[in-house]
Amino acid sequence: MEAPEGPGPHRRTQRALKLLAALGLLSLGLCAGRWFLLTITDSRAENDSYDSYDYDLFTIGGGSAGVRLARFSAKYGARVGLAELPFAVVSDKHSAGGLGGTCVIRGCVPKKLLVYGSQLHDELRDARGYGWDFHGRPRINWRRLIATKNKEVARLSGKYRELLNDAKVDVFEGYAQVLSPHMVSVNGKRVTAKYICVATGSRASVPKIPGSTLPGVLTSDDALNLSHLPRRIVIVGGGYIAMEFASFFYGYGSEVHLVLRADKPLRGFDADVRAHLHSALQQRGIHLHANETPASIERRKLGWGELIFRTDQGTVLEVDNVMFATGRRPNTEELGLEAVGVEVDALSGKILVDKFSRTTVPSIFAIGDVTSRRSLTPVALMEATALSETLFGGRSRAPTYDNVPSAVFSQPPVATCGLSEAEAVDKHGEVQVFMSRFKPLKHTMPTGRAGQEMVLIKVLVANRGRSAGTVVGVHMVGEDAPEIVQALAIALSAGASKEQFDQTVALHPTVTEEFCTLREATRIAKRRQKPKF
Ligand SMILES: Cc1cc2nc3c(=O)[nH]c(=O)nc-3n(C[C@H](O)[C@H](O)[C@H](O)COP(=O)(O)OP(=O)(O)OC[C@H]3O[C@@H](n4cnc5c(N)ncnc54)[C@H](O)[C@@H]3O)c2cc1C
Ligand SMILES: NC(=O)c1ccc[n+]([C@@H]2O[C@H](COP(=O)([O-])OP(=O)(O)OC[C@H]3O[C@@H](n4cnc5c(N)ncnc54)[C@H](O)[C@@H]3O)[C@@H](O)[C@H]2O)c1
Repeated sequence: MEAPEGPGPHRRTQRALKLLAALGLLSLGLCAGRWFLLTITDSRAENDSYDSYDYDLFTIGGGSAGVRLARFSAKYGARVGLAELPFAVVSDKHSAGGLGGTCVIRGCVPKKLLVYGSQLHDELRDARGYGWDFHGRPRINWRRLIATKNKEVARLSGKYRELLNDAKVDVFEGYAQVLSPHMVSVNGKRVTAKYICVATGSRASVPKIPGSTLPGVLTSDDALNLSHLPRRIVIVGGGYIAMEFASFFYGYGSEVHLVLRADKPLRGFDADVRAHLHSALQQRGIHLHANETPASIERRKLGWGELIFRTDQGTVLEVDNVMFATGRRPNTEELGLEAVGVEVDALSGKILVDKFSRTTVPSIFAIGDVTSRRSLTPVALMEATALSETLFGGRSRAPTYDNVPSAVFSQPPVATCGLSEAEAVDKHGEVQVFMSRFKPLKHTMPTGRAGQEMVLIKVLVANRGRSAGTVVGVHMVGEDAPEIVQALAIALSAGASKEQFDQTVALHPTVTEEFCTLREATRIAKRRQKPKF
């Protein structure tokens, strides 16, 4: 695809020519009367003057993707407007959002704060194993925790407003819709722009089963803002959010039941990682109900506010809350996209884009969770940076998705970069698998980490063709895995070989040194021959 046109060195000449053309059109329009004039205004052509629009760029959504795009485009000299809903901790499709978006207000940041807090309980137990004495049971003041966390996300959201103000981005507060390829409305006010970018993110999706709208049934938004710590909770789902929320609720002292429809959590992750996490969570004390699907929820008629949760397989659980972590739907409904010709995937509702994030309407772009790429904050930021450069930086750049690291902040946490064993075998035909399961030095003392103390590390090396010897995947389950794998992602991005891993001098005693000391392959994994008939 041709990179979208942006203001370049010939902008002044182009402007003069375009101004002349616009004047010609205008006088023609005056002669032809009001109807013709209106037609011209509504169908402004792609190559119209920048100055004939209110903005060079208008971004719908002020989350990770929208704020980054707006700020970076403004730095290139573009005139930028951005629409975002008013701030609230729990979002509402039409009336509540907040600058910073999901990651800052009801995703990565508050989740990680609650993860940190729940880990302290384990650390207090570890302390006893190291000789510390203290009396009484530690108790969590949940209300204080949530109030402090809410104060922090409100502060952060305010910082995002400051960043946009400093960049001279005009912020419109309200629900935006697309009216035409160059026009949006925010709360009824019409604004025109050379380019429009949809960065409206996604929201939790809950399966429609009997009882799924009862009070006490939660999404991740609600779970981050509960007034009481649930005594017993069912979490439905086997993905990132289910693992993370199950882990921190358990850490704070809830009885946790995880209901997942697969046999292991984290579909799409490396099989050894999935198996290791499954047994670690079980050993820790989380009740895993694998191969089960939610059937219904009802409120107990007698008794104190309990919910009765049933699965299709016959499990019945009495709990205070049921949380659905069953995936997310993009915020694309009611935006007016189809009416202007923006194609949306019929099944998932995600906006279809090309490699430059351009939709089926040339002046409209989409980035972040609203598209069908990976739903991670650093990916949304990468897409925004690339688009600002393409539109206004004079260089077309497509985001690249190789070696995107990701982590699940469960307890123990999981982190991964590159290919799983199945993907590596599929791509490279044959891989060397280096794997180690071990108890780190810290837990050779009698700490209280049932199920969390064993670490899994796995390194996959291509064994055939031009990539032979290159590390194509690293995986880890264990304390600090996300911090460790972030650093290893640099090596993978640089195309490091196993030999370079081996030649790196270890840092002792650490857990990470194991990545440099794996000498013997655990096995060679090969693509299965297709059966001959
Ligand atoms: C519980 C949870 C934990 C997560 N943890 C992590 C993590 O640890 N690491 C990680 O990388 N990713 C994590 N994610 C994913 C990450 O939050 C998203 O990938 C990221 O926020 C996507 O950014 P975005 O800008 O595309 O969308 P969003 O951040 O959702 O921003 C979209 C914005 O658009 C606004 N909006 C929507 N419609 C309109 C409209 N019509 N008019 C005006 N404004 C509108 C919304 O209010 C919202 O603020 C997590 C997500 C969740 C739900
Ligand atoms: N640490 C992180 O980086 C992080 C954390 C949280 C979320 N995220 C992002 O947010 C996205 C959304 O997270 P998520 O955990 O909601 O989604 P997910 O896609 O990771 O997991 C959804 C889970 O719900 C299950 N499911 C779906 N429909 C179901 C149904 N009807 N009944 C039973 N189970 C059902 C799926 O099998 C899957 O296990 C993630 O894909 C990820 O990209 C990232």
